[in-house]
Amino acid sequence: MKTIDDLDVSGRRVFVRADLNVPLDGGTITDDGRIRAALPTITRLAEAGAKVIVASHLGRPKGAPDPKFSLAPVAGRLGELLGKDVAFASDTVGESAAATVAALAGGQVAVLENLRFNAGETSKDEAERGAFADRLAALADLYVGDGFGAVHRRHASVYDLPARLPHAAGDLIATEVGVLRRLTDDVSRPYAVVLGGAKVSDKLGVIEHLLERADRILIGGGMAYTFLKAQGHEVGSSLLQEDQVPAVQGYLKRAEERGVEFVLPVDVVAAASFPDLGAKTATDPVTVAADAIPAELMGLDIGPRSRELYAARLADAATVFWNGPMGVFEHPDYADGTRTVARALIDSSAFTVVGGGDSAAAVRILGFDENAFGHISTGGGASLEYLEGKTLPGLAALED
Ligand SMILES: Nc1ncnc2c1ncn2[C@@H]1O[C@H](COP(=O)(O)OP(=O)(O)O)[C@@H](O)[C@H]1O
Ligand SMILES: O=C(OP(=O)(O)O)[C@H](O)COP(=O)(O)O
Repeated sequence: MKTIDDLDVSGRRVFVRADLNVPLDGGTITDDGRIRAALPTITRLAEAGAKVIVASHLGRPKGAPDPKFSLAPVAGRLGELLGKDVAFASDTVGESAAATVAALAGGQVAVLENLRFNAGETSKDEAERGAFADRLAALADLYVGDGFGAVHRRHASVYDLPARLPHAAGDLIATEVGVLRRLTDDVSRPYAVVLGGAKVSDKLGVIEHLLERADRILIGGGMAYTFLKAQGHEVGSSLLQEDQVPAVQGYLKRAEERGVEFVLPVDVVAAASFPDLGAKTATDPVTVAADAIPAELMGLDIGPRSRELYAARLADAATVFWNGPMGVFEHPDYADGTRTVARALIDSSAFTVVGGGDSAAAVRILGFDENAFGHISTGGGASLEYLEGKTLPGLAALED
């Protein structure tokens, strides 16, 4: 893979595909970790005299502009962190983008509006994606792939665009791949993997691979309820991937055959409805046994007995990979599970890797020192698929 050093960037338009998909509360960025992670590449290119065009997705808009997912606040924060003006284009490939890029001088930085405001970005249709990639390519002379959190997506800006421009990997991708490679070689054991979060259907598949690698798999967050259902328990109105229940039953059986330990919640903190994450007003949570979740309740965090159990199963691990919060940590009533796992990782002597936009944000928002972990990866799904040994479209596209 080429690096930025292999490109002659001075005076040239360089398209940087970053992952600036940060958590927002209204228009306020609640954690800017992914923006800070993008700084080394952007700074280096600007200092080398490039006209830097930064592009990213934010959230999952449906292929059309949606002000909720505008990158405008991100451009503002990037400017503050860089300590200089950052231009913002109010579209991605339209008149504003063309004019904004045309006005850039060497060393200046612009941010384009959300790539996913365009249906071509995420289209499964190669021709539609290609047509959008052609329009992106017209904006730039060179391409730098640096959005590690999105390299598992076969999207136009990640996969199709680098085929159209001379390209290289940015500094973040180089760092991430360097650290994660350590977990694909001989890992120190016991190797524990903690999985939670809300992108359940995306991430359940990696368990098949983890069963061949990990010694313990701890399941929390929204992921837990598909497991509880697979064990025959009712899960009320909790997040559930019903169509995956048979697959999960297969994972549980395979784990038993291979001597891999699954650690599932024994109790959960539940409520009648999903909490208001903006207002954060107090809710009415109840703790219930994991095998007795009432029909009208949804599980929103792992319970106190589960927290103790999870901390104990992490205490003597030698390697831990964690993706996905244990509960809806954004609300104080449902943050204790995530807090406990973060604390357990810090207290263990294991090599610890935390991956994922929300997981990394949770660690910082809950007040933990990010330097207390071995590595905080900007990618959750991306790092899981990397560990699986899969060819990641956004990395393959950067190869020569
Ligand atoms: N029990 C639950 N029900 C619904 N959502 C949950 C639950 N537990 C955690 N979450 C949510 O999961 C989200 C993070 O999931 P995900 O995007 O998969 O993680 P990451 O970004 O770290 O990969 C958080 O916003 C959190 O509120
Ligand atoms: O947040 C992200 O992934 P993650 O939640 O797995 O860390 C990336 O920005 C990818 O976003 P996507 O899962 O909407 O493609």
